Amino acid sequence: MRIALFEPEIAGNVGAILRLGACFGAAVDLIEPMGFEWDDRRVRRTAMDYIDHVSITRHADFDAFRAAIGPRRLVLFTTKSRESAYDFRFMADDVLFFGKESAGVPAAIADSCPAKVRIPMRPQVRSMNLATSAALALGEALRQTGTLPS
Ligand SMILES: C[S@@+](CC[C@H](N)C(=O)[O-])C[C@H]1O[C@@H](n2cnc3c(N)ncnc32)[C@H](O)[C@@H]1O
Repeated sequence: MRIALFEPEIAGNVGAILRLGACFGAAVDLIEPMGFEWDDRRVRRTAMDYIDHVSITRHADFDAFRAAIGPRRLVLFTTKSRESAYDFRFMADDVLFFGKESAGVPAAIADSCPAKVRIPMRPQVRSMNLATSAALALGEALRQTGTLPS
């Protein structure tokens, strides 16, 4: 299982997701440009030494990322989907794909994703924090595919 972040803007979110990837054995793809310098100390402050235990790939843009992941299925997490992530059937080599904090992903990129799912929330709120949604998504995808660490 991989986690991919489209043009993340907040260093602390990326650090938290790198730590998540380290804890669960999920590789992390970062699609540039990002809203901060890669050596921003806020990344390491949240990822800490877990950063040494996660596979990280940085991609120049979405097209480079798409070419690099090959035939793996891209599952976009978006509040705009009607399909619940809890009803969706994940596969062990899926790429769990998340949008940027301010705007998600552009419509053309969303349209190119073969699967789009949402994490159900109360109707009076807009969205979850990026790292929080990645944690819930990864936990469910690993649970379904029987690939949670023991
Ligand atoms: C802060 S949200 C972005 C909100 C942005 N205004 C939008 O319209 O997409 C950052 C990312 O977290 C993920 N996310 C947050 N809440 C989610 C939910 N309830 N279901 C699915 N994805 C969610 C999505 O990938 C989203 O692009």
